[in-house]
Amino acid sequence: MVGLPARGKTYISKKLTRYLNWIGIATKVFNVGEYRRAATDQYKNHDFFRADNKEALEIRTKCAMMAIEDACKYLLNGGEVAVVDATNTTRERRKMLVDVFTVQHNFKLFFVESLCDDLRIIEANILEVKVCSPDYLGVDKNEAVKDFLQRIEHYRVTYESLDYNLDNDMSFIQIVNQGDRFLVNKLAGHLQSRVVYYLMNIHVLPRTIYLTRHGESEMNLTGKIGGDSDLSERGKEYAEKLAQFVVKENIPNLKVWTSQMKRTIQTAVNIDAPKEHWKALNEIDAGICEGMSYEEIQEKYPEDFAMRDQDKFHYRYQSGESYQDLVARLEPVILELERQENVMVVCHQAVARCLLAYFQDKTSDDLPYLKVPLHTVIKLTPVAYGCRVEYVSLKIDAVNTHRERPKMALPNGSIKTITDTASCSCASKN
Ligand SMILES: O=P(O)(O)OC[C@H]1O[C@@](CO)(OP(=O)(O)O)[C@@H](O)[C@@H]1O
Repeated sequence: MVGLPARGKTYISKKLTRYLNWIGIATKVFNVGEYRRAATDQYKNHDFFRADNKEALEIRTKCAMMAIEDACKYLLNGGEVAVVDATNTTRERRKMLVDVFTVQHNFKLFFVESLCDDLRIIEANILEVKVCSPDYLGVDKNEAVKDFLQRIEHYRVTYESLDYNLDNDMSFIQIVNQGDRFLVNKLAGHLQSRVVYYLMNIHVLPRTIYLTRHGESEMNLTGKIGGDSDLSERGKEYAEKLAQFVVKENIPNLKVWTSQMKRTIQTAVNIDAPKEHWKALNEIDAGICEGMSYEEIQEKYPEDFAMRDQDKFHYRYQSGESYQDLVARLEPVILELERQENVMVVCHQAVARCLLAYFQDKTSDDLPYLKVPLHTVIKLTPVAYGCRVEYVSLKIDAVNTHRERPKMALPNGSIKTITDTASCSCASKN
């Protein structure tokens, strides 16, 4: 990252990291501010950030180096992308990154610079995240804002923005005023273009995403998975209640997206808003197991059933899909959701889990077990660096279609959930 303080670098770092992890690229943020706070508490006064404060500059450079070294260790041990969240505002500091990442290790280096001269955006950022940062613990809000503005001025003295004449050999993107304008230089490779595409599609306008499954279906009643059945009587009741809920929420410019399956289309039918029916939102394809109950699958395909329990995220139904496939299928939906404002997504259990995992930053191990009860609206509202999640039950009974993560017995008689198996075997191997 490159940019003056309060330019949304941490926001971009966290959001990009969440996205890359969700699409299966192991990514981690290394925030130099955290190293600095661990090293000293002199930062409590803005003088610490003065360009002529030699002693402090030495500490800050040392902290940056520690973060860079940890980032390298991460990349050498299986990590795929390390995001160095720091100001990196001078050419000298950026040379340090080039020397370690490119010259020493031959990693690809991509700079993301956030430029912003809109005072309203900067002040909103300071008020939203900076005054509550650990840097200002116990400090009066107005004092914190004043101090932070001075800190920015100290950085401005030596700030050297990326420049396509002077830094022509470097790969970078400059984001101006949170996406008003972009400049991309020397894009190197597929991953960088995915990052650029993502960064060009996100926005920071306030909005809410409403996520719900379809109302209870005829097949839910019989415990059978997949298929394309109609809603049950209670499911139809949910469709009515859902439309009333939307009216009560009074959501500006709401758009409704459903899958192309009858149960989601019927669920949204009473809602007075423009609708789109996405094939990408269709439920996980259970292949040869479509239309069967879990008991039937266990009886007819015991090996498949056990394999799915062992690794539900990666298990692919014969002639069907895995949760991993589903995430890939849903990537365009996430990108489009990022571009939109208020949207209600009416989808299915597995699909809703994938979308929820993106917004809640859940691991692929937890993703297939996220709880998405029927007849419940999940409200997702972006806040600071994350997302507020509220479950609103519309209070209509429905069957429970959630299968808990299976437990497995250990030799000593205790019980472990299967998620712990990998770490158990690793520990004994080492
Ligand atoms: O991955 P699991 O836990 O099996 O959940 C997915 C299943 O949920 C179901 C219901 O059991 O989804 P939905 O009714 O929401 O369309 C099945 O169609 C689907 O195969």
